[in-house]
Amino acid sequence: VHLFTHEWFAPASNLLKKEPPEFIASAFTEYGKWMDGWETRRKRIPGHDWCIIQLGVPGIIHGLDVDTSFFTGNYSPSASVQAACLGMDDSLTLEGDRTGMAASESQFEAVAKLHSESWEELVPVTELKPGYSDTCHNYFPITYPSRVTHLRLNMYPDGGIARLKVYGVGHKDWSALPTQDQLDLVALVNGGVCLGYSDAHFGHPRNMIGLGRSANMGDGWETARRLDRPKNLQVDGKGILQVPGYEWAVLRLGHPGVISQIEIDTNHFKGNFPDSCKIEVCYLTPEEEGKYVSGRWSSDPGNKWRVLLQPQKLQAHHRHFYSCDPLALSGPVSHVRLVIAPDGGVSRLRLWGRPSSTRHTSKL
Ligand SMILES: NC(=O)NC(NC(N)=O)C(=O)[O-]
Repeated sequence: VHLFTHEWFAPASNLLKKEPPEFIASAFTEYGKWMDGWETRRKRIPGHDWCIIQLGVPGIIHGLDVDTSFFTGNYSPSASVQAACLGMDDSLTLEGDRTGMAASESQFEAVAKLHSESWEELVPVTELKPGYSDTCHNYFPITYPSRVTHLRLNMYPDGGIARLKVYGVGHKDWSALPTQDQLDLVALVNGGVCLGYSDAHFGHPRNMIGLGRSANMGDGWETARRLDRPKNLQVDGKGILQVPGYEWAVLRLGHPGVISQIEIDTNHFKGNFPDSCKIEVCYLTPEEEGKYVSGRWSSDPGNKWRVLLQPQKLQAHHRHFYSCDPLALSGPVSHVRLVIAPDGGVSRLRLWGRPSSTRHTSKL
């Protein structure tokens, strides 16, 4: 969501598009050359251009990519990025217009109240590289410990930027949650993160914890076909394929808790859904997690994993719901491992439960 901007040739909302930037040589608009990014006019008045972006998922930022793709004679020569953590009351839905003026006085006043010019600086004023294929990514590692809800992207003095990518881990304000509430403990918005996986050939497992239902097959976890599939397939008494190989993804919950409901959604995976799945869980301290991460999750030194969901036969393009017996496992869990056999795609994994009173933090 972009909240306030000066724009002319191309709107700031393009900064947030998921698709890679495009260049269409023949495309022109009434304002000038069509560009797939945010592009302001050549400034002839004092100041510089900036916009405010509300993060889709508030969280801890670990890196930024200011992508100038295709902006060559018109890229922004320098940029800086500032950050803030705003409460709900500060939410805005403002848009600028192409003349570089906010649409109304009240919008100007609302933006002025944010005092965004003095927000914390994540990236100081830095020269950018132009948008040729070998120079377009301007990456910035970020070390900033606080939760961020909004960014201010400044261009000096004007020009174009194709995309702003913000990398990090979702962070929920757990203090604001009524203790009895059930929520999806692994959701990206609640701080869930994918820590390891066996294969992500067509789609990364982190997609499974994204917002809402998946848009298409690309918005899910999809592995390659395993090459060790038997030449002639056999099933057991429950109709589950007997295969030697499987694929797995490990995720850390946003908060340790007791899981009571599971959803596995194979939305869009019709000829390539997994035959079966199971879920294992464990409780790991940050130190224990560190050992697993460095071992690439390939061994289980502490014999920690316990089965939360026994192997289940899956269906194509279907939401599968399972209830768990919270008493079957003693105590809260912090990590889950989704195992699919032999391979295939899962669009969403939802794990509803109640956060426990213990909280662990990790550097990842
Ligand atoms: N050819 C251009 O891209 N010109 C201008 N930009 C657009 N988008 O028309 C400019 O000079 O800033």
